[in-house]
Amino acid sequence: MCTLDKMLIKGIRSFSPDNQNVIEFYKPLTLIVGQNGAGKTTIIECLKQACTGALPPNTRSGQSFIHDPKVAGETEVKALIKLRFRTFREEPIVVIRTFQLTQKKLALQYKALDNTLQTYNRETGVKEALAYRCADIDRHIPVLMGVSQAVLENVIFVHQEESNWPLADTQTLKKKFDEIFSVEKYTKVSIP
Ligand SMILES: Nc1ncnc2c1ncn2[C@@H]1O[C@H](COP(=O)(O)OP(=O)(O)OP(=O)(O)O)[C@@H](O)[C@H]1O
Repeated sequence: MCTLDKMLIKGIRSFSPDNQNVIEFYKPLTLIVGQNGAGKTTIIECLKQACTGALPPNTRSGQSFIHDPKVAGETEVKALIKLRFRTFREEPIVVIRTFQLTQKKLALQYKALDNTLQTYNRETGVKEALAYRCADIDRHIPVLMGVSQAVLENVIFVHQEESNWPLADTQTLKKKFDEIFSVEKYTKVSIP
């Protein structure tokens, strides 16, 4: 089974860009408890972002996901999410995602910078790093976790604002179930 080890958050929502905020995940269960606005949702949003590359809903294309430069008293905020998890084979994997939010004259400018995946070569035991340009990390991580992207997005890390999808109209419901059960794989099968 895939397990989460720990995550570092810098410069996301209320998490300051100046501190190293590290959350350690315990086995078999970690409960996240805190007052309203403490950052519980942000932790789940960061887990989802690190694993799938998806931004939370209503973030104005990422702008409100990054710590507001005005709150930091800066013109630019650099943000980082670093997640360490273990694959179902117990191999440690590190995902690093970096972002930047700049206050321009008239508007804020959001940029996703680097995406890096550190893996271990099972044969040599040497650390290997894959950069975003070399591999589609968003497709690679669900494979390493042994779970599909649709299950990560709609079930495991479903955002509280989107968690009502099981009560949606039949068309939306069918689309979600098709994604979750990878129906396309079966409808596209051709018999030789
Ligand atoms: N872009 C931003 N810059 C700085 N702070 C932000 C930004 N976006 C949100 N925040 C702050 O981050 C916090 C959001 O925290 P979050 O929603 O994760 O808390 P929560 O513990 O899940 O709260 P609740 O229990 O109400 O759901 C709020 O205090 C909000 O003011």
